[in-house]
Amino acid sequence: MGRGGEAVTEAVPALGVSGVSFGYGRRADGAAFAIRDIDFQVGEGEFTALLGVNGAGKTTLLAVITRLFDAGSGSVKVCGFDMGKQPRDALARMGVVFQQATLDLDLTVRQNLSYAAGLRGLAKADYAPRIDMLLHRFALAERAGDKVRSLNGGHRRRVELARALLHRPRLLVLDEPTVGLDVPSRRALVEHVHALCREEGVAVLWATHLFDEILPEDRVVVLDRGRVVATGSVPEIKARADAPSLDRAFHALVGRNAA
Ligand SMILES: Nc1ncnc2c1ncn2[C@@H]1O[C@H](COP(=O)(O)OP(=O)(O)OP(=O)(O)O)[C@@H](O)[C@H]1O
Repeated sequence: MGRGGEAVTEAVPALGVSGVSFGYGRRADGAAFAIRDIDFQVGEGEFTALLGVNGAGKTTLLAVITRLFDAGSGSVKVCGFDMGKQPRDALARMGVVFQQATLDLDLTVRQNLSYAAGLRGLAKADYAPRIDMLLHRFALAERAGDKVRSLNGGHRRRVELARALLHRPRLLVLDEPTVGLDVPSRRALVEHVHALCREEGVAVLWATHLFDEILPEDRVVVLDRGRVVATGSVPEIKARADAPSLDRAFHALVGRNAA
């Protein structure tokens, strides 16, 4: 109850990760878990960067969140739906851009998107205007009839982004989506995804090891050797490490240089 006695409804986070651990089997160095006791939330319309060096456990964590792997323990909830118990409801509210591109190079941009929409069970009357809207939003409309093979890396990434949004997810998960892109393409992708958060209230979890992809208004989850070592807004993370920049705060928190 609120202070005046009125009922207070807690906002359901777009993503809730609670007590999640996962291991690939005991390794030569004796470590049993790749990620351990992970807890954090991503609120509606929030951009959260999952920040960690190579090997910190970002891809493993995203694999558990997207249900490629079953969590060894703990729970993942998407808009309140438990990934273990209600996977269909949870997955219906999530869009994913994996690290490796998975477009068909010999289909056009529109064919790739139409095919994916059909697989999702969307009706053509619904998905055709949605595809037009997404192509426009990501400045791809003029390339709709071109084969993906003829697109540069940045444009291909934006087609994958559009594909991940066809079913109107409330949570978008991206695993180091700028790998291999040049600086202008990287910047454009970062801009497009932040605009999506601001303008459409889509929650974003963006895995990265690059500080310049994180804006001052973003939230950050710092992952180090499979554990969350800090979460909060950029100013909170800087204050916690008593550092003048996110870069310096990160190095202070993980106690070694980022890759
Ligand atoms: N298939 C696997 N089998 C065994 N160990 C693995 C496997 N995949 C990852 N690991 C180990 O789990 C740990 C976390 O790796 P993970 O790929 O999740 O990190 P990451 O932060 O995504 O790194 P990168 O940026 O290089 O992808 C590392 O120690 C890695 O060696």
